[in-house]
Formats: sequence, C-alpha cells, structure tokens
Amino acid sequence: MTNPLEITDLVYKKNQKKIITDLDLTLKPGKIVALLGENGAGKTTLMRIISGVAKNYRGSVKVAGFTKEADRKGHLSFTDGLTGFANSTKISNIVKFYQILYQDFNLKQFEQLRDFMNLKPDLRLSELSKGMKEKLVIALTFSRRADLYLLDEPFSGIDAMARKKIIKSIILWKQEKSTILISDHFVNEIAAVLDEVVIIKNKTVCMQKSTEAIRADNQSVEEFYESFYQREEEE
Ligand SMILES: Nc1ncnc2c1ncn2[C@@H]1O[C@H](COP(=O)(O)OP(=O)(O)OP(=O)(O)O)[C@@H](O)[C@H]1O
Repeated sequence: MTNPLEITDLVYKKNQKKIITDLDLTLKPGKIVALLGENGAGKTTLMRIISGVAKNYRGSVKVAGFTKEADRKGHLSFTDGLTGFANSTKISNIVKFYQILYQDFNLKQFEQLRDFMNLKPDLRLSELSKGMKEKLVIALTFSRRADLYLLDEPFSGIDAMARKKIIKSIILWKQEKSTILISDHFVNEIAAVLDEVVIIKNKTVCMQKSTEAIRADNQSVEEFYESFYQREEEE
C-alpha cells in the first residue's frame, strides 16, 4: 500500500535563511503521529510545505504517491487558519465553499462534527472565540476523505474538557487507513491516541519512534519527550 507521506532531502529557505534542511520523513498508513518540537522548530513550516501552501523548497514531497501540488492537495486535508474568509462570513457559507472546492467533502459528516463541537451554523467568524475557531477547523478538516490529515496545534484555545472529548473521538473521524499528523505542545494529552512521535530539532527530523517502542522502554510518551531534551542538553 502507498505511504500517505514520503519526504526526502527536503530543504526550505525563507529570506536566505535555512528553516528546514536535509529532512526525511515517511509516514505509514493508518497512523496517528505527533509532530513535536520547540517554538520555531519548523512544525508549521513543514505542514505548509506538505500541503502545498509553502512553495520553492528543494527535495521530494509525496502525498499518497503524488508529487504534483494539485494531486497532493486532493489527497490531504489541511485547514490553513481560515484566513481567506472575511470576518463576516457565516459558518454555513464557509461550508458551501468547501463543498464546491472539495469533491470529497462530506456534508453529513460535517454536520455531525459541527454538532459535536456545539457550533451553530449561523455564527459568523467574527463571533467565534479562538477555541470555537479551532473547533471549526477540526470539523472542516475531518469532513473530507483524505489519506493524510494535517492538524497544526489544533487545541491551543480549546478548554480542557472539550479537548479531552475531541482527542478521544479523533480515531472515529478518520478512515482506518488514513494517517493524521498532529503538532502539539501538550504531548501528554494526546499520548493515548498516538502511534508514533516525530521530533524536529536543528531544522530536521531527529527522532521518529513508535509509542509502542517508547512504552516497551517503560516510559510514557511525555517522559520520553522530556528525557530527549535533557539528553540533548547534556551532550
Ligand atoms: N514569515 C517568515 N519569515 C521568515 N522566517 C519565518 C517566517 N515564518 C517562520 N519563520 C521562521 O521559521 C522557523 C520555523 O517556524 P515555524 O513557525 O515553522 O515553527 P513551529 O515549530 O511551528 O513553532 P511554534 O511551535 O512556535 O508554532 C522559525 O525559526 C521562524 O523564525
């Protein structure tokens, strides 16, 4: 089966400054993977490159076996901050736009997710709090059928109770074979649903490990992440 993501020799510069260098990353089907790293490590940049929002990189980025940007976009689901919509746009109109733009957008699934998130369709973007916007982004992202879902710090504004509920349900919202790459700073909260951890440091992927292997070493995912940084500091 084709891997949802295969990146080789990725290099990305912005204003002459190297942001990502010599990065390789392969994700297998059906996995939930955390993308971890300190502020400024390059997590958002990597997601923007994979999704085709950031261009002019060197190296190969394949999504479900496809390298061309348009093909990649058809096989992955990523909601880039809703920045293209005016503040007065209603949720219902954003959904209409998604239905036109993406053939794989499933309205029924969206309505279920929207209700799960307690979002009223008549609300305008200007009426949404940070957490409500994040809930909308999650609902839109998971309303598409995709091989790869990208979630960039999806929960930073969502209250703890709702966050727990959403994390528990994530597994139900994806098809068995699709893969989720999710960046977050609170690894302990998502640890229970994770299959793998990928750490970005020094502008590249410096660690990829399954949570099964981490737990076999009698460590929690959080302990593993913390000890990784302690080890690096000692060296
Ligand atoms: N518009 C920009 N112009 C120049 N450099 C940028 C720009 N956006 C980001 N960078 C640089 O790219 C690097 C990676 O940033 P990025 O936002 O991808 O990190 P991140 O891991 O997502 O961080 P955080 O956890 O804080 O969200 C940083 O060093 C940052 O200074």
